[in-house]
Amino acid sequence: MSGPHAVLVEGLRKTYGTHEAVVDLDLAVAPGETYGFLGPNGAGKSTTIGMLCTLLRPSAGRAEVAGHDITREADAVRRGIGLVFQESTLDGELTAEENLRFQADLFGLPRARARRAISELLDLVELTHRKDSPVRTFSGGMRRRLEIARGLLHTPRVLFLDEPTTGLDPQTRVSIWEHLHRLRAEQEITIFLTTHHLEEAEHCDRMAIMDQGQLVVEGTPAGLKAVVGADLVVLRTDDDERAALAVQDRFGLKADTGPDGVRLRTQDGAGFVPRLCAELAVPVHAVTVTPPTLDDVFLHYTGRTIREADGPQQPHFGPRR
Ligand SMILES: Nc1ncnc2c1ncn2[C@@H]1O[C@H](COP(=O)(O)OP(=O)(O)OP(=O)(O)O)[C@@H](O)[C@H]1O
Repeated sequence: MSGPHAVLVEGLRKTYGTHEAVVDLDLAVAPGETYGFLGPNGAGKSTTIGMLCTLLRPSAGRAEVAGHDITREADAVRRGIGLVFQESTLDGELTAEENLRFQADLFGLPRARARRAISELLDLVELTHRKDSPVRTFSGGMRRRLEIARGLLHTPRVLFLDEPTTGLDPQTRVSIWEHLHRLRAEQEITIFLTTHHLEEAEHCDRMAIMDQGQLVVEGTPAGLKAVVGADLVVLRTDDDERAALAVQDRFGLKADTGPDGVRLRTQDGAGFVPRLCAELAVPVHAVTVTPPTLDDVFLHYTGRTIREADGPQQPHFGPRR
């Protein structure tokens, strides 16, 4: 098993007792790609990352990361990857620069190279002006940016990000992604991330939906949405029940009523609305047209929305991250 892949996975499996956390996973990620795992809590995303980063031993199957086998060449894999965990592992009492220097020492980077890398990475994540502040004074977004910088210190070929923007406010999420896009523009690096945020998956070149330990479907965000196809049209009318029946009779489209009005799906929703309003015998007050989302894709393939699938938080066991 080899070839021009940043990550290549064959039949990877992890079982805890009788529980199958990851089931026969196959995937390939090309160098330079940003690849995302989208799935609800407990889908097996962190377990997969744990195996690919050599922190967890697979129960079966194999994988190569950055050109090395995760079981037989774990040290080489570790040298080739950067890893940013869900929870912060920075030392709050050290400054930003000291945190990076500490990591550089761990990797045994020569002094001059470390100094140059630290200065460039602080610039990349726009923290140069705060390099001498203790990390405990940083906001959540600044910490995450510093962790990303730390994950890049030894110039890894593959950067693993476990839920890179979880716990951050929407504005900070946008800023983290601006930094990741900038990173990709400046360096040939593969990014492998997990997320249960739909909007985060939109940033990926390719993504997979993971549910109950299995890879359900894989593709580009646009390609996956195109499979689901239809736009969602929601109408507010004088009489939603009558309007729903009229939509079915007149246009042969399935329509449901709900608290937000009459809902139907059709290709080219925007083009269809004028005809719909003109030919429907029920007065329409408001119309919204929404193109398919990744949640629609999730629903299409799993029968649940990602929020339903997320359910109550699962208990976490043992030293997982
Ligand atoms: N050490 C462990 N022992 C037993 N079961 C575990 C262990 N670690 C994870 N699991 C179980 O394996 C399944 C997959 O967990 P995993 O953390 O990989 O999911 P996830 O998709 O990353 O979810 P989250 O977003 O909540 O982290 C879950 O059912 C979880 O409870």
